[in-house]
Amino acid sequence: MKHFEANFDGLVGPTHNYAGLSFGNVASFSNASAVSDPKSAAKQGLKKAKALADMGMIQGMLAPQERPDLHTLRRIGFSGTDAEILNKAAKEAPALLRACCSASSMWTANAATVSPSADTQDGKLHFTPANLVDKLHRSIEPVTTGNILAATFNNSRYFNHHQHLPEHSSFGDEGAANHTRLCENYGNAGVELFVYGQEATNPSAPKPQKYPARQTLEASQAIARLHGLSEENTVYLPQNPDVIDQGVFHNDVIAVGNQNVLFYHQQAFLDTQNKFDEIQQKFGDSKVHFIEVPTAKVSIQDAVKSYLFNTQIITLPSGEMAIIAPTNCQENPAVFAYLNELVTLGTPIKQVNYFDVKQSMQNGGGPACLRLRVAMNDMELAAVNQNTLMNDALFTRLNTWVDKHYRDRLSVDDLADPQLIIESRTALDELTQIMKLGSVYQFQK
Ligand SMILES: NCCC[C@H](NC(=O)CCC(=O)O)C(=O)O
Repeated sequence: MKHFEANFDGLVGPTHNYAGLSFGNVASFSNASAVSDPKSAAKQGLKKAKALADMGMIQGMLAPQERPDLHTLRRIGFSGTDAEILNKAAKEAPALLRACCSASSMWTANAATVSPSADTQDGKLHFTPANLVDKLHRSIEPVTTGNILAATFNNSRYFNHHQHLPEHSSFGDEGAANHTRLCENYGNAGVELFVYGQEATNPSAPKPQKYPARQTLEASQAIARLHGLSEENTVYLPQNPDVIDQGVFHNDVIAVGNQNVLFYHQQAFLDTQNKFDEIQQKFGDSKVHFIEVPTAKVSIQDAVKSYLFNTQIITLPSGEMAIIAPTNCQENPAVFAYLNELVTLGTPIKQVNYFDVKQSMQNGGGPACLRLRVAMNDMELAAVNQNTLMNDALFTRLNTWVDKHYRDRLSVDDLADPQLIIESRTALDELTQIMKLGSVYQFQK
């Protein structure tokens, strides 16, 4: 049996816009009210996904969500026709309308936490959609995320889908952005690493002062229980609250792992040495490469600006590792110098490939935010909805679909345009046919 890691990227939705919705996410705040280009955003994402497929990686796509979210607007008391609802919401509660229009489901690192079958008690692949309760615009994602995951991984013999955690700040859960799996080979049991920003039931534990800690220890523990992970293969690692206060709103802004590599910033964690000893002990006899980037070489500010750690580390079919980085890393002198040096250091990472994902970056989402990792074997892959897997035909089809339905300019004011609902629903309805997803959206029920 073959084992590998697949990446499922979020297809950018037709309402991609800059509404400044994410307090604590520096890019989202600083680009608030900028004009977006949903068409380019979707194409940048597709290009990265296709490039990985062309490198021999297994690459899938996850469908975006229905936005504007009329269902939520109705739930909070707006009534009438769709156009009337938009009109009233735009006048009476513009901030709520903006929250109901975000294309934020594109960042599928926040869609769910995934545990591969090699790690779980029942030998199935487990998915728990993230509840994303810390941000209003993201808290409306999990139900549809669950529908889309179930339509993509649609075989109960191999896949176990859980409901998202209770919608309370004690269980704040941001999915795979705070979860890393280290393993010798993708098919062997690995060490699942859960990074959290605060302990909900222990008020004296460290926590940030300025920005919210979106992930709680209690949420991570609940996921580990649900997925049937063993204590010997699980490590909980506290994030350094000082870096959250400098804009590191998810762990994947400061650390990324793959197989036997953990690439991280010197200031990323608390209690680092003890925790790394625990990781190494649970990992087994072979050595984990802990690649530390010192503050002296890359400051936290440069890491947050360039997204050096929101890179993907992938294992190519040759067995070598490559980093998939945003072009922003090339544009930052300290980070570019570091990456050039990194490939000469004798670590498993041998090359860096740069991609322009600036439309996503301007909202604080880099290459790693755009993908959900699913380590699987060939039988599990055969059980995946094959219409979601990237290849030449799907790439052409999705680009044509984007050209047909997406705008190349969207301002925050355009979100109240009733035509946008029609455009978005027409596009998504067609997409569910292309990807054979069935009826995953409210408007289709
Ligand atoms: N993993 C990357 C997530 C980025 C995402 N940004 C946003 O939602 C910005 C939306 C806006 O401001 O329009 C977030 O902060 O959760």
